Amino acid sequence: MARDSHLETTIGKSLAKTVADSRVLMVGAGGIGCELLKNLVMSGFKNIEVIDLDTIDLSNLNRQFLFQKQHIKKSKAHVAKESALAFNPDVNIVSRHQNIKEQEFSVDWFKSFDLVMNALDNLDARRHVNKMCLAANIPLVESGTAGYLGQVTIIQKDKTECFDCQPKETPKTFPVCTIRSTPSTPIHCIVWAKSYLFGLLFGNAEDDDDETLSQEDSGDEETAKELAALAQEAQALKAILASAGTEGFAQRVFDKVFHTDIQRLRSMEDMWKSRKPPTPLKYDDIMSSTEDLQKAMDAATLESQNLKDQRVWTLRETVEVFHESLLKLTSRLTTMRETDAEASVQFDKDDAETLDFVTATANLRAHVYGIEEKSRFQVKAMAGNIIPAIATTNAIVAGMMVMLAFKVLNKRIADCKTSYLVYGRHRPQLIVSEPLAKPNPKCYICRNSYIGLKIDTVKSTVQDLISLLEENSLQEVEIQENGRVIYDPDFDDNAEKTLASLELTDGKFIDVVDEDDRKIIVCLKHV
Ligand SMILES: Nc1ncnc2c1ncn2[C@@H]1O[C@H](COP(=O)(O)OP(=O)(O)OP(=O)(O)O)[C@@H](O)[C@H]1O
Ligand SMILES: [Zn+2]
Repeated sequence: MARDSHLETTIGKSLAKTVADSRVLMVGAGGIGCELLKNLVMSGFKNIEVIDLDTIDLSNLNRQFLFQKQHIKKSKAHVAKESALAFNPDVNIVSRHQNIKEQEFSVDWFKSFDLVMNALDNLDARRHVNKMCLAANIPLVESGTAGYLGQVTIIQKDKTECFDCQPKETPKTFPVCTIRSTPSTPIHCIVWAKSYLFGLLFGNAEDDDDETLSQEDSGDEETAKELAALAQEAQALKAILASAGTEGFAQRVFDKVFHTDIQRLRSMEDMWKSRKPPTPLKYDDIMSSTEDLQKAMDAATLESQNLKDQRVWTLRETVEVFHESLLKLTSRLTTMRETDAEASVQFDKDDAETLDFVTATANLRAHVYGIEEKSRFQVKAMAGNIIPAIATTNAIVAGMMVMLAFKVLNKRIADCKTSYLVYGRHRPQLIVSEPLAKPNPKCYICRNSYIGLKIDTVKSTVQDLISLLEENSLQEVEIQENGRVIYDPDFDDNAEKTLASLELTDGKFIDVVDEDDRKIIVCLKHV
């Protein structure tokens, strides 16, 4: 076929054959993944497995060009496969609508590939694939983009840095009291609306712990008191929720959150010595004010509904959106709870009602505190932590990934580089490369040995596991799983528990440190 002969001319017959015979796993079929899958089927790869846990959303269509309108709500992996086959039907693609972290994707399964390529968007999944590839000793092409910036590199056990060799920035967190009592910027109000109020109204008790809030300042007495008062207020709000569906419900929630609670905060004089105190709002006052109504009507006639997204709403409009979205979301929750008592509604930037609610409540809070209000469009970007995805960046990165894949399959890892896509008017070049870094000798993830341990995880206890480790000459061990202490010589509460009861099941990794401080990562294999 002409396509194959062109490839042979470009990369040589021998490499073209290696590429055709190789088995490649592609993790993620989103922005980078769509570009990558198209590249792979067009450049000689014949055996590809693609996995993605998600379904197609309207907001993906502008850049994930393997997907079209009729594919919305369908599996990304399956549709990506079908669309890519239209480019080249002569390729064997297996698609999986699953999470790569599922147990069936064991170290042995990873070993069945020659190369893994990550096209992911989150640290957690990247860390997992990194670990699996190290344990299976399979090279991993890692990629990422953020706006105009991009990066591609290769990870190979013992030869290069792994994904975890350098600490990664964790997402920004905010002190609890800034969010709950003393916000000073629009993002504080958005985080409050999205992570606190939304969860309180539409979540369930288990969702109460929020990662975006740090507990670091809960040490002093004042803060502890304030937190206790806030907890009481939250309980009172939950009591109002019991009246959902009755007359005046939205108004009661409004007056509780933006009047009663704010009045209490305002009465804490110490808090406002060096800050401007908040001003409570009342539902009736706003809704009966004709001045605001006139402004809203003027705005509505001047601008189409679409533009409403891009301008800051008047106070009255904001209250109306609050009212409407609150009623819609509570009624959605009531319906969901008819079949599942634990059901909750999650915030999703692409779910119009949840975004309406968060925009309205964030802006009402901003109003209360004299903070700049934001348009729905701006709130969407801030609440979704969105850096706009750029199709061209994804395309360039996916192209570089294939070039790296060729080198890896050609056993030329020494020639591989980490490449960065940089952006800026004064930069002489768009892509800069640097040699691959050596493994960090202190890296806990790649500098340890990996062993597979066969054990009946259902019947065996932690004590049985310890005996097995002792047989493997690991004495006086400490055992952890993902940061959770399972056992150490001073903590033996779990000794008689079965592994399965501690969720130590097939495919799970545990970290074992022995008396000589030897660190070993053990992959459990259920037999
Ligand atoms: N654990 C996982 N297993 C399988 N696929 C995953 C996993 N984690 C993330 N993904 C997939 O990786 C892809 C990353 O693509 P991308 O960064 O374009 O994200 P997106 O969700 O499509 O877009 P956006 O986040 O910008 O709305 C997504 O399709 C996502 O479903
Ligand atoms: Zn490492």
